[in-house]
Amino acid sequence: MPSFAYYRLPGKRSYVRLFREGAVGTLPSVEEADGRAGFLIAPFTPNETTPIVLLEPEEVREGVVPEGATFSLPAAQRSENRETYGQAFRAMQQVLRTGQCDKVVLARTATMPIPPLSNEALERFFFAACAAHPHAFVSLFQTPQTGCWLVATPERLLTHENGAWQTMALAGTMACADGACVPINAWSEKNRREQRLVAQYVRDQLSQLTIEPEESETYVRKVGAICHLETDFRFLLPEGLGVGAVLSRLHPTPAVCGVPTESARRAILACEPEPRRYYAGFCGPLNLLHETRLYVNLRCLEVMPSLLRFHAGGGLLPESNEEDEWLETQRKMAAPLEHLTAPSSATLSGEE
Ligand SMILES: C=C(O[C@@H]1C=C(C(=O)O)C=C[C@H]1O)C(=O)O
Repeated sequence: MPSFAYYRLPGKRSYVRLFREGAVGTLPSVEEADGRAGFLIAPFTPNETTPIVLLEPEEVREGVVPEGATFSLPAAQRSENRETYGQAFRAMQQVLRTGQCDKVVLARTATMPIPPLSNEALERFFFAACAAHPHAFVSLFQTPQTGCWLVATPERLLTHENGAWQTMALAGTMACADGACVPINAWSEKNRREQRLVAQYVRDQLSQLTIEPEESETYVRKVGAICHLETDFRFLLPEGLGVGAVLSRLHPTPAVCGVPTESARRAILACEPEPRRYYAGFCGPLNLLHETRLYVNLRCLEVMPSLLRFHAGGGLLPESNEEDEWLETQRKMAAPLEHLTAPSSATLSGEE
């Protein structure tokens, strides 16, 4: 099976398509990414069935996303199990209430039937997702190890831009009333705490690497029909430190895993009914076309031969409410297909 990856960086009109006929290599750990070049795809937790994959392209094509690209899927219901989510939620509540974790991110899946999609249809799907999410990192990749995924994510894990490295703490979620951005003073203490835990984790991890980042104010970021809280970090890499060391410190942040990391990871593996696979991992170009831009695999779906499998989650604290969290995962799941079938009215200068 040939492998390919399309990607479009946030705010850009141009995209890149990578292609490889031959076998695709895997990496034993993200530290091994140092000095390598290709499209990197890392799972939430590497294992034999979901390895870290590096697509080293035999062919690279650059192009421009067609203006007003659209893509239609036949109308179908998402199939999801509220009861299974409830059980997992209650198990996570125990983990939080017994003090094993301060925060844990609970995710779930849903499926939707689709007709088989040709490679040409997949390309149109990717173009339409780019048009619908102008401020997201959009990618569609397929390799024998990962299967096929579409991602339209707002969350940077590690990028090199304008002469510095950047990461972010993105967490806390509110629905936008009437499509408007939720003002910063309207955010609950619970949402703020969820996001502060991520920001503190980023500071701590960078500090262990002797990195003292420049930090932005925490602000509200509108991402489609929902808003998040975001703090941005900028830094230079100390002499002799590789990208792999930073990646292995940052991933998985408490935006997708929890605090403390290892207890949260164990709770996720024990309580979530479906494996996350590449959801909540990360992907993007590594030293490709002079760029390293790695993003967290969120607002994503697996494209399977006759169905789409959606993945979404949300951060839980001891006081979280089950129904609110369920609705949050529904909103996040709707995100990748949002605006997909009509020309996007969003502009590159405005919010998404
Ligand atoms: C886990 C997801 O999103 C992450 C979790 C958030 C939250 O808990 O509020 C917000 C943004 C993301 O960092 C997801 O989209 O599935």
